[in-house]
Amino acid sequence: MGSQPQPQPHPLPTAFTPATPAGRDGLAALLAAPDRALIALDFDGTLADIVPDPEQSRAHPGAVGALAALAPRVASVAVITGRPAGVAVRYGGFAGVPGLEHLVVLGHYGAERWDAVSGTVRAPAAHPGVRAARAELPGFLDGIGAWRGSWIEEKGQAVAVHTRRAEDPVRAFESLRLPLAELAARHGLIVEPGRLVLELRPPGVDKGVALAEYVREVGAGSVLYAGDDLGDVAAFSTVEKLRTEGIPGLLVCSGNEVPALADRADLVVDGPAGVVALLTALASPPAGT
Ligand SMILES: O=P(O)(O)OC[C@H]1O[C@H](O[C@H]2O[C@H](CO)[C@@H](O)[C@H](O)[C@H]2O)[C@H](O)[C@@H](O)[C@@H]1O
Repeated sequence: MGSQPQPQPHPLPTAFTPATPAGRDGLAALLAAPDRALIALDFDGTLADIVPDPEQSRAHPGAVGALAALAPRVASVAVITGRPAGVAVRYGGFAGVPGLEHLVVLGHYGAERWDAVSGTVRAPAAHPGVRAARAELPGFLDGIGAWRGSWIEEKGQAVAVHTRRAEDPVRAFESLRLPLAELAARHGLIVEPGRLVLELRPPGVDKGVALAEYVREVGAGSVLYAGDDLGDVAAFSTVEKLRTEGIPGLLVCSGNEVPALADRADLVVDGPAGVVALLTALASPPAGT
């Protein structure tokens, strides 16, 4: 009797089996050649639980350890966030961690870059429209009768209006969409919508552009991207495009509060705790390797 090739047992817990063939190909490529894989992750909602006050946001307790265990096994680990890069590094606790000597944080949707090797942030010149919008915003919100509890987050290269603390956060958010789009356009800015936040920021870069450039820089042979919010949709699109160019990818959604992202994911995990569990599983070599 001829011996038939036996299916190999999946080395990860079944909870991490992607729902799509493309996702399974992406995961298989990552596991077959981890040293060619790029692991790219969003911060808020993906590596850090969502909290009402953005200044209180911190990486999930298991995140840094999981990243530090995984990073030496893969080509690169990058955090791609809407936060200023330095803020993500601080709130993440990413600096000076053994194992994360080559971590890169792309902040402000890719406009800024921090790397662990230099320990410094490279940032573009300030966009004059941000200063003008920042100056106008408090009076503007009063003028349009924004919901009580709406508040302004100062982000340096951008300025954001949050509604999570309003009595009806969703209605408060919706009521701001059009007026803030008009204000942003007047100052040459765009509105980046997120989870109960509308950010006014310079155009020209997004997480998809940032990810595509970083994949090229690293020469990655496969990509895992994990996110949770609308700002991550562009990165998902980049991974989908890379697949058509022969670079397998795995799209992971942290939670399913944002259906526009979750519906496109190959794998939906249980929030930052689920992301940490996935990273931990990827960092543990399957038996026999
Ligand atoms: O790209 P990200 O790393 O996901 O950053 C996107 C936004 O994250 C922050 O806001 C979100 O997290 C807050 C803290 O958990 C939460 O209070 C808020 O409702 C979320 O939208 C950050 O404050 C924003 O500036 C970022 O754009």
